[in-house]
Amino acid sequence: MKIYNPQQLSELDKLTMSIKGISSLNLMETAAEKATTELLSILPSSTPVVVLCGMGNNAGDGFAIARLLNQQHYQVEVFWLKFADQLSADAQANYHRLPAEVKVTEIDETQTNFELSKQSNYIDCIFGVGLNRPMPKFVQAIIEDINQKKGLKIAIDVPSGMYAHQANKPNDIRFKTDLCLSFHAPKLSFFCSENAAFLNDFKVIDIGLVEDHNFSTPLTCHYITQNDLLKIYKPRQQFSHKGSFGHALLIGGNTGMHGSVILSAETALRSGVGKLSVHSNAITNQVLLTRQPEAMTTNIDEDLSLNLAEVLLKDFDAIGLGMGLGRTAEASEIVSTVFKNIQKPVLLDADALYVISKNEALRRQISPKSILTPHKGELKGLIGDWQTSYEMLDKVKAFSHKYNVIVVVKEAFTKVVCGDQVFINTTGNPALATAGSGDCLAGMITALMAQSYESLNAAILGVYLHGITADLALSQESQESFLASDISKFLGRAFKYFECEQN
Ligand SMILES: NC(=O)C1=CN([C@@H]2O[C@H](COP(=O)(O)OP(=O)(O)OC[C@H]3O[C@@H](n4cnc5c(N)ncnc54)[C@H](OP(=O)(O)O)[C@@H]3O)[C@@H](O)[C@H]2O)[C@H](O)CC1
Ligand SMILES: [K+]
Repeated sequence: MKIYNPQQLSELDKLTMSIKGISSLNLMETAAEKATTELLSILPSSTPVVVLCGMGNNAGDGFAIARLLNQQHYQVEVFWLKFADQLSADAQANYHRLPAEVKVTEIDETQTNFELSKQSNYIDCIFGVGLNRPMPKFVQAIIEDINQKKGLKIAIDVPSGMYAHQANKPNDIRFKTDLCLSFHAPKLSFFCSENAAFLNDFKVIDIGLVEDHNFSTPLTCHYITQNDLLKIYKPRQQFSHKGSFGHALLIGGNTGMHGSVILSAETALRSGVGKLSVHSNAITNQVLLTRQPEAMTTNIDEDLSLNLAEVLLKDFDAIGLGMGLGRTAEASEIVSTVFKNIQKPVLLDADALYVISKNEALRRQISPKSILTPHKGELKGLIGDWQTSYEMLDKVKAFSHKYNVIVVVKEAFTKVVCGDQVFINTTGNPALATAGSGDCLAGMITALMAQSYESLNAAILGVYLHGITADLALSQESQESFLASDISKFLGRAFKYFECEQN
């Protein structure tokens, strides 16, 4: 699914109106009706509802929603925050359609004395995608006041105070939203960590806008859905054999971090790789083969670098490098040996990322379309620090362009960045914030690369499946008790998501 900026949404609006021959007021009515249908299932009819309206089309939605809720016998009051001289045309039309029973309290910067009833639920229609500068002070004060209240807080399209597609300042006031009903597509800001405290959940409301359009600025943001993945997922063919699913090599698991590459190996095997070799040391080999006899080992020495060049002569279909590799001179040598001997894309995780963050010459040797899977700390080593998620994304895009790599930014709503394109993952939960979780992801993506998934598709599919394992696990585990080793246990059920849809 695509994510649009306000300009692109307005282009879609206009195109929809011209293709379908409907007016903007009709479109607003559809939006309000669809939002109201959702609201009816969320808001108890016994509790009064306060609809906060501004001056633009978001307010137009609000006036229409107030009317529709009133028709459903809700006790509705409108708080009209008059921060401009004139309502937009469609907002005005809907203001005039308000029935007399809906009380309207007018508020502007000169008259902010108003009573909020003790028990109300709140619908925020002050600003939508049109917010383009800091809100007037009196609007901020009212939002701050309501943020302290107990009732349910639902935002229409975008929580007021949150820019849909640009960064907020850390102290900006934003409507503290339990649920945002967002038209057509989620907005990029919903996936930015600095907005997490202001948006608990969102739901996309389809208002029948057309999809395809040559936008004046190209689309760059996507929100990964199961449907998108069905186009990527490759079901197994009847006459396939283990050779059809590639031979992957994982390199890591040095002294003190033996478990990392073992976790990667388990998830790689459970992600369908045909054959798996692990290049590690004797202790790792012993534990690995006890837990996962399907894996093969390539080294018996303590030193991982000694016979590596020779091991790499074998034509592996994919290589995953860095999990528990250590931050020693030997680690640099190993990374350098892989880069010298392998022209295919590789997956770089953990200590391999540390090594390249310290060595520009090595960064320049990374094979095109390699995948980097940094967590925030590792990412800072690669791109430097940032103030906002938007700045971070810009820096990651520049890095991705410069080195021709795909960067998987691991966080809540993991982002897969390939040049200017950003793919946002929405599966997963804080259970995944546990030691070894990243090693598992690295193993999964390496296994998918070995099965001939293109790098970008392997990264997108990998992060999606990784998240689903944790979502599925919550039926049996708590977020606290979930372990990285549980990821491989739930991978079977995660893949079934695709099998069910294929049949
Ligand atoms: N396709 C859709 O998704 C549909 C969306 N609808 C709804 O319409 C809004 C967008 O409406 P819009 O009128 O463009 O914008 P807002 O209502 O968010 O804001 C109104 C205007 O306020 C001005 N503005 C912006 N920031 C400030 C500020 N800090 N202080 C004062 N005024 C401000 C700005 O105008 P300017 O000319 O002054 O810049 C805004 O235009 C969308 O979110 C949906 O809710 C339709 O109902 C259906 C289709
Ligand atoms: K809003």
